[in-house]
Amino acid sequence: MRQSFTKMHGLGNDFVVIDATRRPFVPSADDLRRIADRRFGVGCDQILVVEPASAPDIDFDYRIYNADGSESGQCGNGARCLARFVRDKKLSERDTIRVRTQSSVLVLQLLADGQVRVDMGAPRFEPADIPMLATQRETRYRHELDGATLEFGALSMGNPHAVILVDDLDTAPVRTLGPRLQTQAIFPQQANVGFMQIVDRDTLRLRVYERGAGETLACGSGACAAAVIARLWDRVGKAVTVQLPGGSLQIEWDGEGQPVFMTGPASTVFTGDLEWFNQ
Ligand SMILES: N[C@H](CCC[C@H](N)C(=O)O)C(=O)O
Repeated sequence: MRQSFTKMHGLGNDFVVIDATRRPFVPSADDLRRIADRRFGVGCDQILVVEPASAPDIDFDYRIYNADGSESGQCGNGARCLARFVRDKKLSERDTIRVRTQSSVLVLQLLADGQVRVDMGAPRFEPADIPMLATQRETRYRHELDGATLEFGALSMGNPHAVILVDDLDTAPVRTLGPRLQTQAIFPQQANVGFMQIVDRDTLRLRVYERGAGETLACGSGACAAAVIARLWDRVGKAVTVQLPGGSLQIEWDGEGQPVFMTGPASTVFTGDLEWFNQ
């Protein structure tokens, strides 16, 4: 039977969304890479799969696959699209739903203005939770790379993030330093690498070289990571506008042990069928 899909995006971070609530969707890594391929497939940064809940207090399970076929435990822009998807597909009438990923439980709230507010859970800073090879948690990590000492913040939002402060985002070495840092041995599961420029105490600019997808137009969990690191470095307050190439997200964080809230849009572009994929 053919597999239908819905093409969506969150600020240009784009997704192929699959409804697997009535029929399992079990793709191979090659299937995922083919779906994500912008020439031979549909084209997307991530594939999102909505599955039946695996626990009584959960509405749906939510699996996230990067364009390279790797699986992640978090996708913030994807979570907003998932909330929109389950409403439009009438899979749930609720305004607030709880979804579980490989690593996190998220609470998604559809707002009256069409935006979605996501409780992304609390950031985790212990090296073992990121995961990262470091002897202890640091507010600023220093790492020798290509003859220079790189300074960055690191945390998990349910997926690993490193955040580097730059003076000028437009000339930041996102596509060279991003993959170099991402693949260092200190990140045993790699990392999403964010480059942030502080505009003022309420505003950040951010570009993210994502694990498994490269530089994207927006990264929701990356925006959360940058806002948290900037707050820990006392450069911003608890409510921050994060300006990404694809648009802006509102991030709120009350401090250690507290969840990060992300608010932003979710858009549906088209629907279709995977002609070659029959299960
Ligand atoms: N590349 C990420 C997953 C997608 C995250 C991003 N698209 C977001 O909106 O959070 C990872 O491997 O952890």
